[in-house]
Amino acid sequence: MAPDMVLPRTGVGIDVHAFAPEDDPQPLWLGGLFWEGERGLSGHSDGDCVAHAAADALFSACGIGDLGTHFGTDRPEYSGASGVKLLSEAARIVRAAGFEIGNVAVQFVANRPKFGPRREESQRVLSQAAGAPVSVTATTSDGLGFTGRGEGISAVATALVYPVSAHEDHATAPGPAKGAPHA
Ligand SMILES: Nc1ccn([C@@H]2O[C@H](COP(=O)(O)O)[C@@H](O)[C@H]2O)c(=O)n1
Ligand SMILES: C[C@@]1(CO)OP(=O)(O)OP(=O)(O)OC[C@H]1O
Repeated sequence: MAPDMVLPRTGVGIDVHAFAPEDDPQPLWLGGLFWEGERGLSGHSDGDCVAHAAADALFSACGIGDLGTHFGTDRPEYSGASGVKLLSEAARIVRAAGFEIGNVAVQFVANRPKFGPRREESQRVLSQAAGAPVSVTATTSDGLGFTGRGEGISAVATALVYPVSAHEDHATAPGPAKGAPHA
């Protein structure tokens, strides 16, 4: 790789949460939204695996650890924390580490909730939290596995970040004059 080449960095994040037991029902928070009448997920936080996967992908892209590194379950301040709060905090940490966010893409696997009608709303809430475009898609697993049996929800995310200082150096550094001979 050329030493002065500035490359964006990609990251990946996966999160899985089980549905809360029937004797300890929880509200469902997913994709930054509250889902009235839907069975909720268990977790130390609100269990929003879409927001968690997005945050994990951001940390992964920067190479600064993962969700547990920054918001471990040993941290009482994150007990019951909303996914939106964790994602906005992750974006703040990413920027403090010298990166800007290109975009985040998340897909979750579940029979329910039916996501399509609220996709725009979810994307708006999560994009605002990240300060960058977050897209969300959904799929079922055709009845297979733990998501097919309705035991929980899984989400996978990718993120793209780029180092800000290096990017700005390139944007502002005087380049070779047009037509100048190559060294
Ligand atoms: N929880 C979900 C799951 C799926 N969708 C939408 O349905 C489409 C078809 O899903 P398949 O798993 O049968 O391929 C999928 O592409 C989503 O648009 C949804 O809205 N909510
Ligand atoms: C988010 C944290 C912290 O509250 O707890 P959970 O809600 O259990 O979520 P998980 O995806 O298991 O990630 C670990 C923790 O960082």
